[in-house]
Amino acid sequence: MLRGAGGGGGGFRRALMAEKPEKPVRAGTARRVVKFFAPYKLHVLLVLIAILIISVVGLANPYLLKLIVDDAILKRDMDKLILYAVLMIVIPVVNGLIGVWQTYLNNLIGQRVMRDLRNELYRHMQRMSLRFFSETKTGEIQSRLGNDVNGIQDVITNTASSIVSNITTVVSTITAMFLLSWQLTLLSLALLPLFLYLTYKVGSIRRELAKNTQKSLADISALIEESLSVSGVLLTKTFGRQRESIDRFSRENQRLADLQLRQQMVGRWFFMITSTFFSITPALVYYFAGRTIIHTPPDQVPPITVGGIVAFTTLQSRLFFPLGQLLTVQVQIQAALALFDRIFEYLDLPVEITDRPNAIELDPHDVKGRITFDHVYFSYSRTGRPMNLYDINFDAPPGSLVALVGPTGAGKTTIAYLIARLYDVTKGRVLIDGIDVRDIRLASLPQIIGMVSQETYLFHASVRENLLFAKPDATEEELIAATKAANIYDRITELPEGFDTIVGERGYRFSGGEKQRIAIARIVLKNPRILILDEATSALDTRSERLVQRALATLMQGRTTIAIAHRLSTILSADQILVIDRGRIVERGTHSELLAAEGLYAKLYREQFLHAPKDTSIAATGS
Ligand SMILES: Nc1ncnc2c1ncn2[C@@H]1O[C@H](COP(=O)(O)OP(=O)(O)OP(=O)(O)O)[C@@H](O)[C@H]1O
Repeated sequence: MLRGAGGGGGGFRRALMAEKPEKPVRAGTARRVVKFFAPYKLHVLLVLIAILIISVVGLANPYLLKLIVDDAILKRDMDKLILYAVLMIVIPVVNGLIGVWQTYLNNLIGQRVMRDLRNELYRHMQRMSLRFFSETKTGEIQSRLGNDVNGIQDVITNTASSIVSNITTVVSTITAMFLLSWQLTLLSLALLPLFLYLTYKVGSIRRELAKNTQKSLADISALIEESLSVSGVLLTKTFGRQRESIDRFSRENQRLADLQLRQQMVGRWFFMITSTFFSITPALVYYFAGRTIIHTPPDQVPPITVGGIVAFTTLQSRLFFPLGQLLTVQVQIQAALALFDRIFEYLDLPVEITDRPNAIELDPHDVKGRITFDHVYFSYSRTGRPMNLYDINFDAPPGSLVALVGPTGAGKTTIAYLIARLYDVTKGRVLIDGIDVRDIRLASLPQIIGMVSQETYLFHASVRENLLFAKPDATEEELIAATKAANIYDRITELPEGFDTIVGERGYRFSGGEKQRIAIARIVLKNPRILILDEATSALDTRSERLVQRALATLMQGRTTIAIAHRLSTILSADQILVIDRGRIVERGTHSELLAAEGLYAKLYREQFLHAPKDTSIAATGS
């Protein structure tokens, strides 16, 4: 059976599962992050300039305070008072506007980088081999493309600029403080280490608590899922273990309540520490500066003015928050890099099936369609064990029909996959017109080979778009001819919107047989020289089956067909039947030859094909 995803714990999944959240970030990640920002150099520069302006202009208000006290109020100068007061309004407004512009630029850069990352990831995913998709959970891929990329939005838009902005604020504020009074600056800075130490400590406790709370929440939901599911309840009830389950739940629940309480309290303590520092330092400044002014003889100018003290304490208050935030810089950068790393890891997944350097482009019109398997061995596992195909040899001349039959798991689908180069052989060669498929450009193969699988996949789009997927430039006449050949034209025209009817998951639901016929029409449009056909095992009703069989018979005409056969009609009309068992061709020949040999084929024929609905098989054979 041709299928999209299978089991098999392969290399990709192992590589992806091996990661842990605390895994060290790989070397070179930072450099690659920078590369993604390179196209937006100018924007980044503008953001930096904006941050610089905001920090420096932010210093203006404390200075204006000094001027308003010393030059306007104390000197009773009304004009200056008005001027400074107006400036105290205008400057923050201008700064605010610059801030808005900076946020816009930040988000613009962030969104563009995310867009680029998503595009690059999607492009890379499209190149990955079928093996990758069969070994990776779909959810995992969606999560990388969606959540992980979204996760870095905050990092790009906030972390980077807040780090720069905090640094510039701290540097500019300390410089301004020094300019006002170096003695008072030293006094304030002397208290800083204690503040920083306490903030750091509280920060680590908070992080630890947050981590434990998260874990506890996860434990509780796992517990609920485990014990309150149908099977969980059944198990608990039949073993009479409700008491234990309740105890376990209340223990975990108690732990969560305690943790959350502590988390709240640590936050409150942090607030208390910060407010204490906010009041202690200005008090000290007022005390020492005031004492200096008081002790300065009236005929001398004091080293600091009253306005100077006010300006100084205002500046000082600007310092605490940025400094506190800078303490967590390392954690923030680490978290950001880890996210990028997860994304890069996906981008770095090797592309298994690629064009060889001298791969040739085949003109689909010149292809005759001979398929040859030359001592092909294949294993899904990279280690080569177990081997899934052994020494497969056959030759399908142009236009012939080869039927693959055999018990389930024999390797029929695998043979089909190798023709389309969805996997590469482990040993031997698969040839099309005598050319190794690995020497043909990957882009050429889909033009030569068409696949009809058991599960017809229709996109959530109109019938027309689904058909045009095979040949985007098909004309209306071609669409009609193809759908007529596939016995589905009448059905489509009966629909209220004809070819424009939306189908797929949330659209019009075609029956299984109709879907198969649309898939057949798709291949008719594509008109490949080689057809790989996986006949459906699920029974259709007689009428549907007949329509599908007729469509298939038309489709096979003039093409080399490799059919994973489930229909009697197909094996009866096959030029060659290959009987596959446990990865080997165990018998080959025509129907009558194989029947006469009384081997596996004869057994399968009696068990499976003979019981196929007679009328449909016969009808199809005759058509
Ligand atoms: N992605 C995969 N990874 C590992 N092993 C696989 C994978 N796909 C198939 N196999 C194994 O390869 C063998 C051949 O499978 P294949 O699908 O080719 O059989 P089949 O003859 O088409 O069977 P069916 O008629 O049931 O579809 C089986 O043993 C199967 O378990």
